[in-house]
Amino acid sequence: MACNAGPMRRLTSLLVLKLEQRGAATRLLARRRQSDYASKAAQALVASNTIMSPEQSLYRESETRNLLSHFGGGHIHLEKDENSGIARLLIEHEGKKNAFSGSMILQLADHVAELSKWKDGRAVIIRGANGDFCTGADLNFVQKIATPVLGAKMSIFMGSVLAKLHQLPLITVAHVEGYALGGGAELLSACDFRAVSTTANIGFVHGRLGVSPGWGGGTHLTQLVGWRTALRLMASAQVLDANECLRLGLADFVFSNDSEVSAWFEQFTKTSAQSVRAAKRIVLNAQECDYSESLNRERDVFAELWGGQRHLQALQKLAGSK
Ligand SMILES: CC[C@H](C(=O)O)C(=O)SCCNC(=O)CCNC(=O)[C@H](O)C(C)(C)COP(=O)(O)OP(=O)(O)OC[C@H]1O[C@@H](n2cnc3c(N)ncnc32)[C@H](O)[C@@H]1OP(=O)(O)O
Repeated sequence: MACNAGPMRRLTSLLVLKLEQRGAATRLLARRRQSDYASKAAQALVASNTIMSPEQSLYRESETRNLLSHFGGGHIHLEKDENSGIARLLIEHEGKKNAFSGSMILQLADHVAELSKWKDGRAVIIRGANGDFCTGADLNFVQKIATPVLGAKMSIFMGSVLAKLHQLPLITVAHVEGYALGGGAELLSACDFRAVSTTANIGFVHGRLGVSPGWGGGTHLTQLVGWRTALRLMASAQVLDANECLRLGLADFVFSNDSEVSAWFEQFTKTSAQSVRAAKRIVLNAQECDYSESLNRERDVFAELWGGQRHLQALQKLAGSK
């Protein structure tokens, strides 16, 4: 359980801010020709009191799901290996360098929900198809939801998906090749580890589009590289190669072929899945809770494993051989 409700509260504040811009969005929309679905959906959402009134429910997930479902293309595949406890997520959007469509965001949400319930999971590895990681949101989709209100809804939804990915009870690894730009850089920064290919080009390039990260990537980047470097990377929209990422702490490992990354990943298969999951819970608590609460939770995690079947078997094997 999370130590505080901070992330959701902040997302809600964002929507309240966007609601204050509703007047401007309405005027802007009124000036536009309403020729495609997105414009009509935007108009309907802006006009809808049930969504827009701050006194009423501010954010309805089902409505955002409905909106996103209208922007198709690409696929996110999930493959779970029950024996090893290792899952693979493959991001695939042909001809768009694996950029996220609305339906891909929904698929990622569903896969993350499934992984959160996977009791025997040890790790998930996220990779893009055909030599690129992900170039963020599909710009055609972005263009169609470029209103403050729709942007806030999309950002609340995807921000929450990436927060859940970050908080999964298993290790998350981004296997990064080729381009990882905008939202793609946000996705990799939500993971626990980043194995980065010598072919990689990673950039928080949102500034080039006149915006800033909105999927939690700015926060995760700051936690990874410190505030000064994060500020520089976001403000300059600089695109980094693998060695620069390693130097700054944005990469954990640099590889030039698949066998090197497999060998590096082996380190996470040496202990039981239970111990891996316990370690993940402990570090999440240390990040999210105050010191004494984190210590209490660490003891709870310990108590769940101590004296259990695996512990006793290991003791018998190790102590018995002495
Ligand atoms: C919240 C999300 C966040 C935001 O809006 O805040 C974002 O993620 S915005 C998106 C940020 N990403 C970008 O700005 C990347 C845009 N793409 C590029 O700069 C280039 O395509 C690049 C550098 C990735 C690759 O350049 P290269 O010359 O090697 O190839 P092409 O440009 O010809 O790309 C091939 C093909 O892919 C299409 N493409 C690439 N990225 C996207 C994207 N994000 N959305 C839609 N389509 C994308 C590109 O248009 C080409 O298509 P083609 O039909 O062949 O012209």
